[in-house]
Amino acid sequence: MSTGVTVRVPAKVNVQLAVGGRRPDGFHDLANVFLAVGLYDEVTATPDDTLGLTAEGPGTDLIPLDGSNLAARAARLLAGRHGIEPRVRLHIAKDIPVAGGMAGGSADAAGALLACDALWGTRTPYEELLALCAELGSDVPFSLAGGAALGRGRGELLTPLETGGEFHWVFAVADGGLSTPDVYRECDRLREAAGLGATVDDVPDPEPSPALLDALRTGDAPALAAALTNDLQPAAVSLRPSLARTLQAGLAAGALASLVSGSGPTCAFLVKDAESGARTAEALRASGTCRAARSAVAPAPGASLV
Ligand SMILES: C[C@@](CO)(OP(=O)(O)O)[C@H](O)COP(=O)(O)OP(=O)(O)OC[C@H]1O[C@@H](n2ccc(N)nc2=O)[C@H](O)[C@@H]1O
Ligand SMILES: Nc1ncnc2c1ncn2[C@@H]1O[C@H](COP(=O)(O)OP(=O)(O)O)[C@@H](O)[C@H]1O
Repeated sequence: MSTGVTVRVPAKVNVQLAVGGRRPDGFHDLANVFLAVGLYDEVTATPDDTLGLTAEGPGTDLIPLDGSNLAARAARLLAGRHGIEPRVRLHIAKDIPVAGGMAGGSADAAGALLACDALWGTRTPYEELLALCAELGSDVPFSLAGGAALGRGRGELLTPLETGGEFHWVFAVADGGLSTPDVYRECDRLREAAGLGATVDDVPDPEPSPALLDALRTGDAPALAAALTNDLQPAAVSLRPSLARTLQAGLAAGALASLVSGSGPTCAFLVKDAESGARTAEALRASGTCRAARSAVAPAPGASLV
């Protein structure tokens, strides 16, 4: 009989990513509207004498398997908070594209926190888990929470959002990833090159779009399609110009709208229903503009014990 604990954690797409100026600490203030989507990583925690980590699935050759892995850092942080040793073997079964702008590493961090908390019986209150998540990364609190939420600050200050139905998505997975800091840096560079300036003194405070929040609340996919925005998209396309062809291929296949997912390079396509999603995914595969195309439904629940 296995004594392990397994937690399933969803990927995300940013349906609005409004990026403010660069702050003195190097981060950018955001109005980040997260939507959890039904592609999942699973993190299993099993008792062991020391902290160990293994991973399986596409792209795991690109993630560190030492102490710098976000899941390992999460286990150490939780153990440190409770004054215990991180005696655990973590196994990550990866299905979220690595370095794809879908918060795979954040998902593994949130999954490891929840799995270790259950394994060690540390019973950390939810609000404290959220605070630990924020120490690990800006997107990690949302990976724990799931559903839909507005992230303020650097994305870690969450307000849950109501959603009024299911949204169908297709994701075009690219070959290789993009580095999140590189994409924020390119966003700043493009703003400076346009003579706008890139600091908090230069850029207006980012605000969520009322039309977008309304579309989420009413489950209105065409209205959501009309309101999707990502301020990091020009930077991601600047660093990876071939994404313009991917975005176009999905639109030609009948998607309601396309955008880069977060810092990319995954491209996200909002579609009318499951059938239209299957057609769009097939057309994207045939277009040769991506490595893989995956269909998924949103909102998905947050990190949960399997
Ligand atoms: C862009 C977004 C959109 O949700 O996600 P991805 O698309 O990469 O998954 C996030 O802002 C990524 O969040 P996350 O990947 O957790 O970033 P962190 O580890 O906190 O920060 C990594 C680096 O990204 C930059 N960063 C991150 C968040 C933020 N609000 N401003 C920033 O400038 C900083 O250079 C920071 O050093
Ligand atoms: N458990 C993990 N899973 C994925 N990436 C990880 C993990 N731990 C550390 N990383 C590193 O974090 C970076 C971001 O990866 P990821 O979270 O998948 O993408 P993104 O930030 O674009 O959503 C990568 O450089 C990766 O090597």
